Amino acid sequence: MATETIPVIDLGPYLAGEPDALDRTAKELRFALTEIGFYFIVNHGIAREKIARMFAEVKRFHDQPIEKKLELKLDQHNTGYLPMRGNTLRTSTVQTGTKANLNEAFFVKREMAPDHPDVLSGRRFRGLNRWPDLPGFRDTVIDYCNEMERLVQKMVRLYARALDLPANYFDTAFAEPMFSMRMTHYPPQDGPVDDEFGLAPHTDTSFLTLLAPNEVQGLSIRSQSGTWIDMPAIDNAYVVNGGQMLQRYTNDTFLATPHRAINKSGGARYALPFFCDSGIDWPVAAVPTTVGPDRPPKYPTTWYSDYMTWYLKRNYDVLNSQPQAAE
Ligand SMILES: O=C(O)CCC(=O)C(=O)O
Ligand SMILES: [Fe+2]
Repeated sequence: MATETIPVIDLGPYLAGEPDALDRTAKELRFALTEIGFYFIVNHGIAREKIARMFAEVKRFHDQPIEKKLELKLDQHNTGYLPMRGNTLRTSTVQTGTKANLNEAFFVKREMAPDHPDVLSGRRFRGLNRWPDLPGFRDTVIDYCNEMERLVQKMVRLYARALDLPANYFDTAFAEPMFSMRMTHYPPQDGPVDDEFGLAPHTDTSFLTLLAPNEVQGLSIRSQSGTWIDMPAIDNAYVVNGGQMLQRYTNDTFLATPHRAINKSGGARYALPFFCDSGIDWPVAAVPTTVGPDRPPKYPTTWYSDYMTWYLKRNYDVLNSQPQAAE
């Protein structure tokens, strides 16, 4: 039965290592991802101050003069600054022909060593982060990404059990996950004027997205019955959802639920989604418990780089208007 209620999953007992908590929590997760595609997590172990510090940094970044931000304009690794109206979602199955998004964002990926072979060879999505000239910014963001990464590594065990796989099934795949930390600024808007959104209806590409608790609302999700539901505000709860990679891994057992953002708060709104995927060399293919003689894989096997290259080419005007760097 379709439900319009967003589940709240308490990670406390599982993270504390309580007996039976793994399977009990995994069952809740399965329900959330098969029925709704979005859930909240509480008792996630991320300190409030760290989240608050990140919100201060995203504001600080976007408060800089535009020339400063443009010095860090988005590169072929999809790191750096995406200017206002810099992307239009074209691959969306949810909405066609929308205007460019009314937001600007700064993207950070894993901090790589300058002499890492992938950096030296210019491998796509394995480049160096570009940092603004703001004291303390880099340390705060790297520390936060580390926290997110560790949380994801614990959460994928719940995903494995939710798919009737051994708990450690995804451990190797997520030993060094790919991630993208998006630091978004939405200016205020009155509402969808001629299909203009802060972020138009879309599904994420990720295996999972962890969206930091936000005091300014603006996110809505499209329920299975097709109605748009405003995400309720729950104090200190992360919003978690799955994307296209999760659909592929689960042969569509788990949902990638469409969502959108509109900032009607009257002031600035900031958002901090952390998009996380398996390691770059891990094949993205349906896990064994989601395929069978009567249930062939719906998608051909792909890899992070191939998929993201296709996706970004279609959706980021800012990348297409400049020469594409060689792989
Ligand atoms: O602004 C939000 O709350 C959601 C952002 C989002 O869905 C995204 O960046 O993919
Ligand atoms: Fe999203």
